[in-house]
Amino acid sequence: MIVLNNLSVIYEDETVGLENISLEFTPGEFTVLLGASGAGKSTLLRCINLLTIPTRGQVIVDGLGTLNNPKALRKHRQKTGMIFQQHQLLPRQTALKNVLIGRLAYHSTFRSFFPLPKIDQIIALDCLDRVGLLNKALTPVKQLSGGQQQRVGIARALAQQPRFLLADEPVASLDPGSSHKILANLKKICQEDGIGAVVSLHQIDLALEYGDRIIGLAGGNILFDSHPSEIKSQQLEKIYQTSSLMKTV
Ligand SMILES: Nc1ncnc2c1ncn2[C@@H]1O[C@H](COP(=O)(O)OP(=O)(O)OP(=O)(O)O)[C@@H](O)[C@H]1O
Repeated sequence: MIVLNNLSVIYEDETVGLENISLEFTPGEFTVLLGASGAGKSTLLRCINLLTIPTRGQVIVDGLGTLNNPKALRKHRQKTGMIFQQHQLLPRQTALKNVLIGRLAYHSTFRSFFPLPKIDQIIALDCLDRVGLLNKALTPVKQLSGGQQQRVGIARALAQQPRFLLADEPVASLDPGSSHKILANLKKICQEDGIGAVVSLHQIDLALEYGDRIIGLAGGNILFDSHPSEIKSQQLEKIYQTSSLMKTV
Protein backbone atom coordinates (compact mmCIF):
# COMPACT_ATOMS: atom_id res chain seq x y z
CA MET A 1 0.00 0.00 0.00
CA ILE A 2 1.08 3.60 -0.65
CA VAL A 3 -0.23 6.28 1.71
CA LEU A 4 -0.07 9.98 0.93
CA ASN A 5 -0.36 11.85 4.20
CA ASN A 6 -1.38 15.54 4.11
CA LEU A 7 0.66 16.20 0.99
CA SER A 8 1.10 19.76 -0.29
CA VAL A 9 3.24 20.98 -3.17
CA ILE A 10 3.93 24.70 -3.52
CA TYR A 11 6.22 25.41 -6.46
CA GLU A 12 9.01 28.02 -6.28
CA ASP A 13 6.81 30.62 -8.00
CA GLU A 14 4.20 29.94 -5.28
CA THR A 15 1.86 28.06 -7.60
CA VAL A 16 -0.12 25.51 -5.61
CA GLY A 17 0.39 22.08 -7.18
CA LEU A 18 -1.37 20.09 -4.45
CA GLU A 19 -3.11 21.18 -1.28
CA ASN A 20 -3.22 18.92 1.76
CA ILE A 21 -3.97 15.68 -0.08
CA SER A 22 -4.42 12.41 1.82
CA LEU A 23 -4.94 9.22 -0.19
CA GLU A 24 -4.25 5.49 -0.06
CA PHE A 25 -3.44 3.31 -3.07
CA THR A 26 -3.72 -0.47 -2.82
CA PRO A 27 -2.26 -3.19 -5.03
CA GLY A 28 -4.64 -4.47 -7.70
CA GLU A 29 -6.75 -1.29 -7.85
CA PHE A 30 -6.96 0.66 -11.13
CA THR A 31 -7.28 4.32 -10.13
CA VAL A 32 -7.93 7.07 -12.66
CA LEU A 33 -7.05 10.71 -11.97
CA LEU A 34 -9.39 13.10 -13.77
CA GLY A 35 -9.08 16.85 -13.94
CA ALA A 36 -8.64 19.80 -16.26
CA SER A 37 -5.22 20.99 -17.35
CA GLY A 38 -3.35 22.30 -14.31
CA ALA A 39 -5.53 20.40 -11.81
CA GLY A 40 -2.51 18.68 -10.27
CA LYS A 41 -2.61 15.21 -11.85
CA SER A 42 1.06 15.10 -12.91
CA THR A 43 2.16 16.66 -9.63
CA LEU A 44 0.30 13.95 -7.72
CA LEU A 45 1.77 11.18 -9.87
CA ARG A 46 5.29 12.58 -9.51
CA CYS A 47 4.90 12.84 -5.72
CA ILE A 48 4.06 9.14 -5.47
CA ASN A 49 7.64 8.20 -6.37
CA LEU A 50 9.11 11.47 -5.07
CA LEU A 51 10.20 12.81 -8.46
CA THR A 52 8.53 15.91 -7.05
CA ILE A 53 9.35 16.41 -3.39
CA PRO A 54 6.29 17.57 -1.46
CA THR A 55 6.59 20.86 0.41
CA ARG A 56 4.67 19.31 3.30
CA GLY A 57 3.43 15.83 4.16
CA GLN A 58 4.71 12.33 3.67
CA VAL A 59 4.64 9.40 1.27
CA ILE A 60 4.53 6.17 3.28
CA VAL A 61 5.00 2.75 1.65
CA ASP A 62 4.29 -0.49 3.47
CA GLY A 63 7.52 -2.26 4.31
CA LEU A 64 9.59 0.85 3.53
CA GLY A 65 8.15 3.56 5.77
CA THR A 66 8.47 7.25 4.94
CA LEU A 67 11.15 6.87 2.23
CA ASN A 68 13.43 9.22 4.13
CA ASN A 69 16.57 7.26 3.33
CA PRO A 70 18.07 6.66 -0.14
CA LYS A 71 17.87 2.86 0.15
CA ALA A 72 14.10 2.89 0.84
CA LEU A 73 13.50 5.38 -1.98
CA ARG A 74 15.56 3.28 -4.43
CA LYS A 75 13.58 0.16 -3.47
CA HIS A 76 10.27 2.04 -3.86
CA ARG A 77 11.24 3.36 -7.31
CA GLN A 78 12.42 -0.09 -8.37
CA LYS A 79 8.92 -1.41 -7.65
CA THR A 80 7.07 1.57 -9.16
CA GLY A 81 6.98 1.63 -12.97
CA MET A 82 6.27 4.81 -14.92
CA ILE A 83 4.48 5.19 -18.25
CA PHE A 84 4.64 8.53 -20.04
CA GLN A 85 2.47 10.25 -22.63
CA GLN A 86 5.37 10.62 -25.07
CA HIS A 87 6.71 7.13 -24.31
CA GLN A 88 10.28 8.39 -23.52
CA LEU A 89 11.82 5.58 -25.57
CA LEU A 90 15.19 5.45 -27.33
CA PRO A 91 13.92 5.67 -30.93
CA ARG A 92 16.87 4.03 -32.70
CA GLN A 93 17.08 1.12 -30.28
CA THR A 94 15.01 -2.04 -30.67
CA ALA A 95 11.86 -2.65 -28.67
CA LEU A 96 13.75 -5.33 -26.69
CA LYS A 97 16.61 -2.97 -25.77
CA ASN A 98 14.09 -0.36 -24.64
CA VAL A 99 12.26 -2.88 -22.47
CA LEU A 100 15.56 -4.05 -20.96
CA ILE A 101 15.97 -0.52 -19.56
CA GLY A 102 13.24 -1.54 -17.11
CA ARG A 103 15.63 -4.19 -15.74
CA LEU A 104 18.42 -1.70 -14.97
CA ALA A 105 16.85 -0.89 -11.60
CA TYR A 106 17.96 -4.39 -10.53
CA HIS A 107 21.63 -3.85 -11.40
CA SER A 108 24.50 -1.61 -10.33
CA THR A 109 25.53 1.22 -12.66
CA PHE A 110 28.75 -0.68 -13.37
CA ARG A 111 26.86 -3.87 -14.33
CA SER A 112 24.60 -1.95 -16.67
CA PHE A 113 27.52 -1.19 -19.04
CA PHE A 114 27.57 -4.88 -20.00
CA PRO A 115 24.89 -7.05 -21.63
CA LEU A 116 22.31 -7.98 -19.01
CA PRO A 117 21.96 -11.62 -17.90
CA LYS A 118 19.80 -14.05 -19.88
CA ILE A 119 17.07 -13.99 -17.22
CA ASP A 120 16.59 -10.25 -17.83
CA GLN A 121 16.30 -10.88 -21.58
CA ILE A 122 13.67 -13.55 -20.90
CA ILE A 123 11.69 -11.24 -18.59
CA ALA A 124 11.84 -8.45 -21.22
CA LEU A 125 10.65 -10.77 -24.00
CA ASP A 126 7.82 -12.01 -21.78
CA CYS A 127 6.74 -8.40 -21.16
CA LEU A 128 6.76 -7.70 -24.90
CA ASP A 129 4.66 -10.82 -25.40
CA ARG A 130 2.11 -9.62 -22.83
CA VAL A 131 1.58 -6.39 -24.75
CA GLY A 132 1.34 -8.34 -28.03
CA LEU A 133 4.66 -7.18 -29.48
CA LEU A 134 6.93 -10.21 -29.29
CA ASN A 135 7.18 -10.19 -33.09
CA LYS A 136 8.55 -6.61 -32.95
CA ALA A 137 11.25 -7.34 -30.36
CA LEU A 138 14.09 -6.64 -32.79
CA THR A 139 12.45 -3.69 -34.57
CA PRO A 140 13.77 -0.18 -33.82
CA VAL A 141 10.98 1.64 -32.01
CA LYS A 142 11.06 4.57 -34.46
CA GLN A 143 9.56 2.13 -36.99
CA LEU A 144 6.57 1.40 -34.72
CA SER A 145 3.21 3.19 -34.62
CA GLY A 146 2.34 5.49 -31.70
CA GLY A 147 0.16 2.80 -30.13
CA GLN A 148 2.90 0.17 -30.51
CA GLN A 149 5.45 2.56 -29.00
CA GLN A 150 3.19 3.06 -26.01
CA ARG A 151 2.93 -0.71 -25.63
CA VAL A 152 6.75 -0.86 -25.58
CA GLY A 153 6.61 1.82 -22.84
CA ILE A 154 4.20 -0.37 -20.87
CA ALA A 155 6.41 -3.45 -21.38
CA ARG A 156 9.41 -1.47 -20.11
CA ALA A 157 7.48 -0.52 -16.96
CA LEU A 158 6.34 -4.15 -16.51
CA ALA A 159 9.94 -5.37 -16.85
CA GLN A 160 10.55 -3.69 -13.48
CA GLN A 161 8.14 -6.28 -12.03
CA PRO A 162 6.37 -3.41 -10.29
CA ARG A 163 3.89 -3.38 -7.43
CA PHE A 164 2.54 -0.05 -8.72
CA LEU A 165 2.35 1.57 -12.14
CA LEU A 166 2.06 5.34 -12.57
CA ALA A 167 0.85 6.47 -16.00
CA ASP A 168 0.69 10.15 -16.96
CA GLU A 169 -1.86 10.54 -19.78
CA PRO A 170 -0.73 7.33 -21.46
CA VAL A 171 -3.25 7.55 -24.30
CA ALA A 172 -3.44 11.33 -24.83
CA SER A 173 -1.79 11.16 -28.26
CA LEU A 174 -3.63 8.07 -29.52
CA ASP A 175 -6.84 7.56 -31.50
CA PRO A 176 -9.90 6.21 -29.60
CA GLY A 177 -9.49 2.62 -30.88
CA SER A 178 -5.84 2.40 -29.83
CA SER A 179 -6.65 4.09 -26.50
CA HIS A 180 -9.22 1.40 -25.67
CA LYS A 181 -6.85 -1.41 -26.67
CA ILE A 182 -4.01 -0.02 -24.56
CA LEU A 183 -6.12 0.61 -21.46
CA ALA A 184 -7.86 -2.79 -21.71
CA ASN A 185 -4.45 -4.50 -22.03
CA LEU A 186 -2.98 -2.48 -19.16
CA LYS A 187 -5.93 -3.17 -16.86
CA LYS A 188 -5.89 -6.91 -17.63
CA ILE A 189 -2.18 -7.15 -16.81
CA CYS A 190 -2.65 -5.17 -13.59
CA GLN A 191 -5.51 -7.47 -12.53
CA GLU A 192 -3.53 -10.62 -13.36
CA ASP A 193 -0.43 -9.47 -11.49
CA GLY A 194 -2.14 -7.58 -8.64
CA ILE A 195 -0.44 -4.34 -9.67
CA GLY A 196 -1.90 -1.07 -8.38
CA ALA A 197 -2.22 1.48 -11.20
CA VAL A 198 -2.64 5.25 -10.94
CA VAL A 199 -3.45 6.62 -14.39
CA SER A 200 -4.21 10.21 -15.36
CA LEU A 201 -6.66 10.64 -18.21
CA HIS A 202 -8.52 13.46 -19.89
CA GLN A 203 -11.22 11.27 -21.44
CA ILE A 204 -14.20 10.83 -19.11
CA ASP A 205 -15.59 7.88 -21.08
CA LEU A 206 -12.31 5.97 -20.70
CA ALA A 207 -12.13 6.82 -17.00
CA LEU A 208 -15.64 5.48 -16.40
CA GLU A 209 -15.00 2.32 -18.41
CA TYR A 210 -11.63 1.31 -16.97
CA GLY A 211 -11.37 2.93 -13.53
CA ASP A 212 -12.09 0.88 -10.40
CA ARG A 213 -11.86 4.21 -8.65
CA ILE A 214 -11.88 7.77 -9.97
CA ILE A 215 -10.26 10.69 -8.19
CA GLY A 216 -11.37 14.10 -9.45
CA LEU A 217 -8.90 16.95 -8.96
CA ALA A 218 -9.19 20.71 -9.35
CA GLY A 219 -6.74 23.37 -8.21
CA GLY A 220 -4.63 20.79 -6.37
CA ASN A 221 -7.61 19.59 -4.29
CA ILE A 222 -9.61 16.36 -4.35
CA LEU A 223 -13.19 17.02 -5.44
CA PHE A 224 -14.31 13.39 -5.32
CA ASP A 225 -12.88 9.95 -4.81
CA SER A 226 -15.37 7.20 -5.67
CA HIS A 227 -16.27 4.14 -7.65
CA PRO A 228 -17.26 5.25 -11.21
CA SER A 229 -20.89 4.19 -10.66
CA GLU A 230 -21.20 6.67 -7.77
CA ILE A 231 -20.01 9.72 -9.68
CA LYS A 232 -22.65 12.24 -10.61
CA SER A 233 -22.55 14.29 -13.79
CA GLN A 234 -22.47 17.52 -11.73
CA GLN A 235 -19.26 16.35 -10.10
CA LEU A 236 -17.66 15.75 -13.49
CA GLU A 237 -18.90 19.13 -14.66
CA LYS A 238 -17.37 20.75 -11.62
CA ILE A 239 -13.88 19.42 -12.30
CA TYR A 240 -13.94 20.77 -15.82
CA GLN A 241 -16.09 23.82 -14.98
CA THR A 242 -17.97 23.23 -18.24
CA SER A 243 -20.83 21.08 -19.41
CA SER A 244 -19.51 20.64 -22.97
CA LEU A 245 -17.31 17.70 -22.03
CA MET A 246 -20.30 15.90 -20.54
CA LYS A 247 -21.33 14.93 -24.05
CA THR A 248 -18.79 12.12 -23.89
CA VAL A 249 -20.28 10.57 -20.75
N1 LIG B 1 7.70 22.96 -12.17
C1 LIG B 1 6.66 23.76 -11.94
N2 LIG B 1 6.86 25.03 -11.52
C2 LIG B 1 5.81 25.86 -11.25
N3 LIG B 1 4.51 25.47 -11.38
C3 LIG B 1 4.28 24.23 -11.79
C4 LIG B 1 5.33 23.31 -12.11
N4 LIG B 1 4.77 22.13 -12.50
C5 LIG B 1 3.44 22.30 -12.43
N5 LIG B 1 3.14 23.55 -12.04
C6 LIG B 1 1.81 24.12 -11.82
O1 LIG B 1 1.15 23.31 -10.85
C7 LIG B 1 -0.23 23.15 -11.20
C8 LIG B 1 -0.53 21.67 -11.40
O2 LIG B 1 0.18 21.25 -12.55
P1 LIG B 1 0.14 19.74 -13.08
O3 LIG B 1 1.14 19.62 -14.19
O4 LIG B 1 0.27 18.82 -11.94
O5 LIG B 1 -1.36 19.65 -13.66
P2 LIG B 1 -2.02 18.54 -14.57
O6 LIG B 1 -3.37 18.29 -14.02
O7 LIG B 1 -1.13 17.37 -14.71
O8 LIG B 1 -2.15 19.30 -15.97
P3 LIG B 1 -2.09 18.71 -17.48
O9 LIG B 1 -3.35 17.93 -17.68
O10 LIG B 1 -2.03 19.94 -18.33
O11 LIG B 1 -0.85 17.87 -17.59
C9 LIG B 1 -0.44 24.00 -12.45
O12 LIG B 1 -0.90 25.26 -12.06
C10 LIG B 1 0.94 24.10 -13.06
O13 LIG B 1 1.08 25.28 -13.83
